[in-house]
Amino acid sequence: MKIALIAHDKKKVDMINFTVAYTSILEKHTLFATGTTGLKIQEATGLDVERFQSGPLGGDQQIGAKIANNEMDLVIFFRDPLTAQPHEPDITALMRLCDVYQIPLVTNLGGAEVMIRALDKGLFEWRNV
Ligand SMILES: O=C(CO)COP(=O)(O)O
Repeated sequence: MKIALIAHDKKKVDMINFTVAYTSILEKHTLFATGTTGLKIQEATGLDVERFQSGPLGGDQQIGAKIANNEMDLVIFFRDPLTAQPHEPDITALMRLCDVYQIPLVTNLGGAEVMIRALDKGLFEWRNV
């Protein structure tokens, strides 16, 4: 599956801990990330991650384009709900495209814990239908 990993600055530690804990599952998939998130994941886990621009510089929109082209199966996006983001419209647009194209989206660690287990159990096979 093609998975996008994104984390706002105050959620990057969560993302690193998550990807370290689940490296053995994530390494079986094709990973994408916004710029800084991807770099930190690569440094912490050694996972192969295709990196886009940093979020404020268009990274969310690049991932949105992948969704619009049916080239993304899951978005794990650890959002910071307590800090205003300069690129809020891009974030909203990315989440909107997930809804337009029925792409599973989780926006916090609790959702990601469930989703990664579902992924490992093969519950994403419907995406191949
Ligand atoms: O801002 C982001 C998502 O909206 C994340 O961007 P970075 O991974 O480059 O920090």
